[in-house]
Formats: sequence, structure tokens, C-alpha cells
Amino acid sequence: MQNGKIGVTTENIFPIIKKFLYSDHEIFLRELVSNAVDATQKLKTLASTGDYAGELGDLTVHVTADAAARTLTISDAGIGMTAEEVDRYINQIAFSGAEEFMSKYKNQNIIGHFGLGFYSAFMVADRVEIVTQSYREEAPTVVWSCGGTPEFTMTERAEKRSRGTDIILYLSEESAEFADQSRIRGMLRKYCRFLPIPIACGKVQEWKDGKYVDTERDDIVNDTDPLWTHNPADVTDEQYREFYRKLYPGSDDPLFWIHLNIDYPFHLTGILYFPKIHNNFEIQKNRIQLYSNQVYVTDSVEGIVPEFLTLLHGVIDSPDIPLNVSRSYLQSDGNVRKISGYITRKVADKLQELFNTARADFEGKWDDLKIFIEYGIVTDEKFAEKAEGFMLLKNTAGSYFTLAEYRDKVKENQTDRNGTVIYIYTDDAVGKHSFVRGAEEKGYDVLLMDGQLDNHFVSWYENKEKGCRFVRVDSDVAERLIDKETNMSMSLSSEQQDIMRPVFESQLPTDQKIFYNIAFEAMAPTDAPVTITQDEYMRRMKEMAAMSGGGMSQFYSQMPDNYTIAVNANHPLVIDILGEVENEYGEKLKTINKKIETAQKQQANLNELIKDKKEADLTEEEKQQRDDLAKKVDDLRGQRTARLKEIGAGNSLVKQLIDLALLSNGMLKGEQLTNFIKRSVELIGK
Ligand SMILES: Nc1ncnc2c1ncn2[C@@H]1O[C@H](COP(=O)(O)OP(=O)(O)OP(=O)(O)O)[C@@H](O)[C@H]1O
Repeated sequence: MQNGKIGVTTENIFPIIKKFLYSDHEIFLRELVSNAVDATQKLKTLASTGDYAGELGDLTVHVTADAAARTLTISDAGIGMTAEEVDRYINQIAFSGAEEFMSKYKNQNIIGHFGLGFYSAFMVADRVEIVTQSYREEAPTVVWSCGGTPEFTMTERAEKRSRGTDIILYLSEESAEFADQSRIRGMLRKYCRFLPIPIACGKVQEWKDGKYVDTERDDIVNDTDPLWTHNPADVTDEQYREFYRKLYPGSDDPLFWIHLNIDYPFHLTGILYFPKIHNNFEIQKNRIQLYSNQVYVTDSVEGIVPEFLTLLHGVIDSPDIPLNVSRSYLQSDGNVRKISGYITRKVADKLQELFNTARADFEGKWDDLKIFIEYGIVTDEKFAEKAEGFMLLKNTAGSYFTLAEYRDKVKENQTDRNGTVIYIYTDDAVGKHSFVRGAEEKGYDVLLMDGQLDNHFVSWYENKEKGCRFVRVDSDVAERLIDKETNMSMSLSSEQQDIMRPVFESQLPTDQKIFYNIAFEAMAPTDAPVTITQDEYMRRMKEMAAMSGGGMSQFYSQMPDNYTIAVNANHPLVIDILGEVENEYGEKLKTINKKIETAQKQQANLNELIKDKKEADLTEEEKQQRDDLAKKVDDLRGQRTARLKEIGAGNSLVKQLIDLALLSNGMLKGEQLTNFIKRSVELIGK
């Protein structure tokens, strides 16, 4: 019997560890089971080199929970330890590792995962016992026991254990949950799922006589030969899919996958899957699992894989990723950065290869793939460089183009007078159909940009390719989407526009949150009579502010939406309306127009007369005259506007044209829509 004091120089660290590790206490199981697996593999190595000549036998690691005794036992048939080894590895090394942890802890740079190894048993146990028999048969069986103080006992046991080690945890009262077999099995499935030695937890159960009963067979919780450790050349597509289903039960099949396999300059294997992304991509994040030699480490991989790849699923296994350190340390670690760069490159190469060798297939997957690629492009410069070769644009006809192809396609017809190539797009091909059709009738191509990240991509691309600009198809009337030299002439004179403006204003929808202004546009007589557009620049400002949050976004979100009611000044119906209005106003319109004209002429004459005088030099009479004339013009125009509004309000054709424009924008709803339908029926009846 040996009594001793563990080789720790710090004061008693057990209670501190217990207290501070509470949040992550499940990892004790991973640590103890992987020690058992290591010991087993060491034995296999010795056997393979001929240093161990005995029978290997069944090497399964058994994890046994005993709720009645409140114990948890991890048993292996590995190399075991001699008394001298227990002293060296447990009393000295294991505890000095723990001590090192404590000193790091004091410097506050440990958060997240730590490898306390064997020592972590004391997070959940009041007392830990080791019963171990070395593979050297002459060595006696050793029993080591420690009750959560630096004192331990070590004795030789007369009754010999078979080769291997039991770690027996006498669980503390608050850790009683770990004596529950189903709880333990759940933890093993998470942390030990792909360990290379079979791990049994209880027996396989069978349905017999109306209840489940244990069979003789061990319930093996792990897959000792996970797919990522295989040679990619030997794996079939179906095996990849099957493995995916195993990792993410209930998910749709992945779009495709990349099998990573590298030896230099670091070791890394793994399989990354491109999942089908549904509506909310935030919840799809963080589903890559990180392993170190098949030991589960974490499923939060930020900092290890580039941000945009956190959307991928799958497994990465690398012994070169330091596991037992904090996340901030991980991110600054050179190895980790290299790994991240490597994965990005691999993913980009794979996408390029798919595009090159199977473009039709690639295009078929594009709609699902786009979000990864756009995410990568806008967040990762290196990836963006590579992605130029396979980033695709899709038009409303359903054809796909690379960035270079598309530019070539539209360059000739869609370059404006400043030499900028204009890319026209819609976020809603169905809802904005009349705009799309209008642009197409002008011979323009329209892109479909309805993805969650398209806005970001558009900004990124405009910034990179200075000679191009995106405009949404409903940001202006088709005629003016691309500013070309050949402008159409306008049928309405500016006086006629002055008459028509109040007529249309009288029929504007009254919505507090939307601000409308009227503009007369020179368009083809066959274009729509009225179109409602939203300025590209203003819309983007609002969208950007809404996304960035904070004070700016508050300011913008309170601003009304700005729409333009573009009246086609060359449309026969519009010209008809002008005729109707003039007719209804009758002689009085001519009279008042004349009066306004006269007053304006007088104003102009007066202004000419006094234009060289300073304000202070004006006579009282001149000032009076000027004010009177201004008032007169205002009054007359006011009178005319009031009358025009009255006439406009009674003109159901004006209302009808505005409503039709609202309708084609999907903006006619509720009572307005009901009224529109009623009015339409009445108009048809006429
Ligand atoms: N089940 C076991 N069988 C044989 N030796 C063991 C067993 N468990 C622990 N040991 C020995 O005790 C040593 C210390 O274990 P501990 O888990 O503290 O550290 P480690 O495994 O070396 O490192 P890590 O921090 O990665 O777990 C091991 O290196 C091993 O030599």
C-alpha cells in the first residue's frame, strides 16, 4: 500500500475545478472513453509490432451506469498500467496537466473546451478508483483511489484483473444523472460516435412478451469506421448520401459533397456537404462537426472554417487543430488559419470543376447553390476571386450565364450614353410582370434576382466592375431604364402638363406611408398609359438602412416610401383625357389661362424693370406692385387647380388608369381593389 500526495504544487484545486467547469461537465465522459480507446489502440500497435504476443480478445470498451450504486464505470481491455506507470501518468503527469490548466485559467484565457484528461472525472465524482492490469502479465493488478483531495491511496490487489483498466466514478450527489444509462448512451452517441474502437453501453433490447428485454448482445453506440476515413476513390455516391442521412436524419439529400483528404502541411480529412437551404439560413448554420482523430470536439466551427462555409454540413477531422484552447486562441492560430484557407480553396476548386465538367448539372443545382456562393463572394475575398469563374446570373427566361458571358450578351444593347452597361433585374418576375414585359419589348434582358443575398451581391459587383450598374426593372419607365441619346419627343406641352397634373393628383391613393409624385414621360404610344416606379437609389438607401439597424435605420424607416406615377405623355388615352378636361372646363379655362398668362407677363416686365436694383432701393410702390402680382398669379393658378381637381375627381378614367398601374405593381388592395372592380364593371357596361 502506498499513500501519497499528488504532484501538485498549487493548493487544493479540486473544488475550484468542480465549480468552474460546471457548464461543460459532460466532456469528462469523452476524456475517459478516449483514454480507454487510446489504451486499446496502443495494445493493438504492440501486437502488430510483435511486442505483445498474447490474445487480443474482445477489445470493446464498456461503459456501465449503475443507478442504484450511483457509479459509472469505463472498462477497457487495453494496455493497462503498472503501479509505476500509475504513479508516473496519473499522479505526476495527469495532475500536472490539470495544474497547467489552472494557471491558464488564472490568466483568463480559457473559455470553451479544455482537455483535462483523466482529471476531469473529478468534475462529477466524489471519488475515483482505477483498477488496472498491465499487459505485462507479471505485473500485479493495481488499485488506485482518490477522494477529491490531493491525497490518494494505491494498493496491489491479490485477485488479478484481466488485462486492461476500469475507471470507476463514485458520482457526487449533484451528478447522479450520470448514473442513468440512457443519459450516458446519449452522451456517448454525441461525443464518441465515431471512435475507432467499439464502445458498448448496455445490451441491445428486444420486444418480447409485451415489453423490451435485454438480449445477450452488447449495444454498440459508435461507428468505428466512419466514411471520411475511407479513400475517396472507394466511396460510392449512395454511401455519401447514407452517411449524410446518418448525420442529419430527416434532412433532404445534399446537393453534393467534397471529400477532404490532406497530409501536408497538416493532417485533415472530412466530408463537407452542400445542403439544400430553405428559408432561414441562420438556423442551418453550425452543423459541421469537428473531430480530432475521431474524437468529437465541437459543432461550433466559427474561426476554423470561413464564415460562409458554416452553412455547409459534415465532418472535419484533424489532429492538428489545437483542441484544448479557447476560441480566440483558435482564431489566431496559424495552423487553423491555414486550414481555413485550404478548405476555402478546396471548395472553390470543386465548384469550378463541377462547372467545367458538368455545366448542365451545375446549372440544375444553381438555385440552391447560389446562396453559398454569394455569401462566400461578399464575405471572403479569396473565394470571390475564384468564384468569378462559376458565379452565374439567371435571367427571367431561365438561362444561366457567367459574369463574363452576361456582360458580352447585353453590352451592345444595354450600354447607356455614359458607356455604363446597365443590368436590368427583377426581384419578382411574377409580381412585376408588366415591367419585365415592358423592358423585354424594348429588347432588354432582365435578370432574376430574388435570392436572400442578391442585394449584397449587386453592391459587391458594382463596386468591383466599375463599368456596370444594376437597375431594378420597376425603378423607372422602360423607356428610361437605360439613358440613351435617342429620346422621344413629348406630345404634352409644359402648359398642358400643368393642366393635367392636378387632374391626376386628385385621384392619388391616400396612404400616409407612401408618397407619390406625378411625372410626365415621353414614352411610346403603345407603352402603358400610367406606370408606378420606385427610384433605385432611394429604395437602396432604405433597404440598406433597414439592414444596418441603429439610428440611421430608424430615420429611414420613418420616411415614407417614394413612388413616381409616370404618366405616358404620348398615350392616346392621356391625350383624350386632356381633351375631356378642356371640354368640361370650357371657355372658362381659356379665360383663366389668358388671365394667368397676362399676369405672368406683367410679372416678367416688372422683374425686368427692377432687376438691377437692390432690395433696399426699391420704392414702396414697386414692392407693392410686385407682391400684388405674385398674389394674383397664385390666386389664379389656385383657382384653376381647384377646378381641375374637381374635374379630375369626377373622371373615372383617370382613376381607372392609376388603379391599373397600382394593380400591375401588386399595390391595389382592400377597399381600393373592391372599388376598382366595381368601377371596371360599370365602365364595361357603358
Ligand atoms: N484507461 C487507461 N488505460 C491506460 N492508461 C491510461 C488510461 N487512462 C489514462 N491513462 C494514462 O494516463 C495518462 C494521463 O491521462 P490524461 O487523460 O490525463 O492525459 P492524456 O490522455 O495524455 O491527454 P489528454 O489531455 O489529451 O487526455 C495517459 O497518457 C495514459 O498514459
